Amino acid sequence: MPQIVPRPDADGAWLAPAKLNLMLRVLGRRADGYHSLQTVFQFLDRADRLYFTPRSDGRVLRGRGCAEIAPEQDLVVRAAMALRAATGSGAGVEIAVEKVLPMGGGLGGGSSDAATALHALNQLWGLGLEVERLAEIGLALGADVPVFVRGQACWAEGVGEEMTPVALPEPWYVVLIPPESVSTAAVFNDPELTRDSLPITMVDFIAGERPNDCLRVVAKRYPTVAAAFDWLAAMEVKPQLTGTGGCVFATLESAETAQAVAGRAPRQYRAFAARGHNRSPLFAWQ
Ligand SMILES: C[C@](O)(CO)[C@H](O)COP(=O)(O)OP(=O)(O)OC[C@H]1O[C@@H](n2ccc(N)nc2=O)[C@H](O)[C@@H]1O
Ligand SMILES: Nc1ncnc2c1ncn2[C@@H]1O[C@H](COP(=O)(O)OP(=O)(O)OP(=O)(O)O)[C@@H](O)[C@H]1O
Repeated sequence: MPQIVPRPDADGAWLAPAKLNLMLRVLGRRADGYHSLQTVFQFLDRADRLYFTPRSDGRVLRGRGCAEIAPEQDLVVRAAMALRAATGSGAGVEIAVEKVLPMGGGLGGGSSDAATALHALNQLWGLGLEVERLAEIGLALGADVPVFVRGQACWAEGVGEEMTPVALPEPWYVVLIPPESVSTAAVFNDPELTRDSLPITMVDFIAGERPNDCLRVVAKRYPTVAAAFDWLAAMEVKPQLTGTGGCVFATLESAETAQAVAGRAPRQYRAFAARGHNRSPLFAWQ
């Protein structure tokens, strides 16, 4: 099957879209501290925008980007360096990151930035790596990077690396961004996190079972996440936590209702409406 190659949009921007975890089950903890999970990923048409300018002096630089992240810590720079290390390339680039997605929001923005950088640089530097090799390089940068590299909605197990593509309904969502950032590591290390859930089946999920085992701990430690839940419930929609939070979302029947709920959300939540996609907008926009 020919590989679908991602491309920049008409303005030269490479999209790094958000994901939602439509459920998250914590089944156990391995000896290395990582947790065995069950989760379902779907993409949103809301994205960071990345710009790549090749450099002839072999330097890897971050241009515009997040002020809170030191350039050498930025996942786009780390992705570029990982790609060079894996291939022996000495090529240079300047990467500008227009950040739209929140950090520590459970929307996977950092992982998505890394995945988009891997795809873009693979092309710009003429490396010719297969998608699966990019996913392997990406896994060392973060558990969620391979999902964004493959760009396919999926059911995931293991520590998140055993993925089965799924074709889900593509509804509209409203997403509330609480004004505090949640540390994934802190949630997974919390002594009160339950780690003994029984696995559910795809049939259970399709029938509407959408648990998130991180919710209790996150709602207890982050009052604004709990308040976002309460606010959505009062709007008579079913609130859910994505990943380890802190973003909270609900499924709506139309763009209009999703936008209406987003428009009424308390200002501190920077709410938005977005559509779910089974194919990542990095691949699908064209
Ligand atoms: C829970 C999810 O958000 C679901 O999308 C992800 O699997 C987390 O992905 P991520 O943020 O890319 O995670 P990483 O940067 O690889 O790991 C952050 C921290 O989360 C914890 N972690 C992550 C994934 C996993 N299966 N078990 C864990 O215990 C580890 O303490 C790790 O140090
Ligand atoms: N380009 C980047 N964008 C966002 N975060 C970055 C970036 N580079 C490094 N980071 C670091 O990675 C951390 C996690 O960022 P990310 O946006 O993936 O979190 P998240 O939305 O909670 O994702 P997840 O669902 O994977 O937990 C940030 O807190 C930040 O310190």
